[in-house]
Amino acid sequence: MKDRPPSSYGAVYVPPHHRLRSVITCQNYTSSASFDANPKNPITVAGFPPPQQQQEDRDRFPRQNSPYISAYDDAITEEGSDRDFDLSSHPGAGPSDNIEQWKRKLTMLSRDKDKQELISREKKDRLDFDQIAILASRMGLYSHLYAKVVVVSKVPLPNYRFDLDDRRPQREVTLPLGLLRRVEAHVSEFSSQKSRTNQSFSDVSFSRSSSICSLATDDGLFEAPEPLASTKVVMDRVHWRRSMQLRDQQRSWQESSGGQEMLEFRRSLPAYKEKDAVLSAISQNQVVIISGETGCGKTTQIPQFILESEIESLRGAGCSIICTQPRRISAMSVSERVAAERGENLGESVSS
Ligand SMILES: Nc1ncnc2c1ncn2[C@@H]1O[C@H](COP(=O)(O)OP(=O)(O)OP(=O)(O)O)[C@@H](O)[C@H]1O
Repeated sequence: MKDRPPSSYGAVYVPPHHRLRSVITCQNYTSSASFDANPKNPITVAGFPPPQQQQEDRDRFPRQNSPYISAYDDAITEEGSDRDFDLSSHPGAGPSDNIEQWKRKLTMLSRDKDKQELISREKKDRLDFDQIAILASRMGLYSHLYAKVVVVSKVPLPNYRFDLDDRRPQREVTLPLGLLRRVEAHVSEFSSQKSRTNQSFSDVSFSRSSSICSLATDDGLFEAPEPLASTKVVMDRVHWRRSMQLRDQQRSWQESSGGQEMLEFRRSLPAYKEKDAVLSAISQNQVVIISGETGCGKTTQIPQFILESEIESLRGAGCSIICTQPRRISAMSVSERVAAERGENLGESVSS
């Protein structure tokens, strides 16, 4: 498993483009008019100072010089990128001026703890990117050229920035209606099972026996107005039996020679060495992000760790795991592989 990249956003690593989206809130802090008035300032700065400092900065800098500009005000940055802010269109400006300007901007960025990165859409910067990259690296900063956009950041940059992609592809997954319904049904079944299993087993046994008793006797209690309770008892019993069955099946596979052989293979995967840490992180957090080398076992092992642990704790019947893959064929291959690793046919506890 790889180390988590450095982040100033707490324990969980959040990709920089997501962080940006969450920090940029002041849409109207500058206007395109202010940008037009300042052709020497084509660099946008992501990150905002505290409100009081923003006010001081507004007082200190005329609007056109405000250093705090939303990277997401695309109307401003794009409008101003090539036409308005190309330094070569201003008398006396040359490549060295441009680098000098970058030097100043990067120094400001390094010193300002409230800002994380600079974004420039200026065409000229793209041509000079190598120089900018060298300069940034000397200053201990990271840089990246995203198509038309130069970004210099205090944290490592990803290879792709969704927020800076003008030809942004459709990256959301659109599920067909039928599949969406099935997923919703699974989720709602899971939610109702979860709320039932929250009740302790001893409580369940007690209510079951007492309810069964009421149903079996003929003393008028039969008419007690609790029809839902009896349904619940039946459901709980089915649930419990299924959980027991899953545990027995799992144990018998794990004890078989095929199961032992498979376990030996699984133990050789890097993910297996992190099994306890992964399960503990999952039990203590709502969201866990795991990264690891290709083939280390993220896809096939982690869902199994969770399922095996739930089955062993007799919660197998209430455990639903959805594993997504970008392609139908890889989804089918993963499900077949996981079923095989569990000594099952597809369609038992694993389906695609
Ligand atoms: N269909 C398969 N048949 C045989 N072995 C497989 C199969 N699928 C996966 N494996 C084995 O399981 C290991 C873990 O695969 P898995 O897909 O879980 O890795 P991963 O970390 O998710 O990789 P990636 O990042 O590429 O998705 C692989 O290294 C491979 O040895």
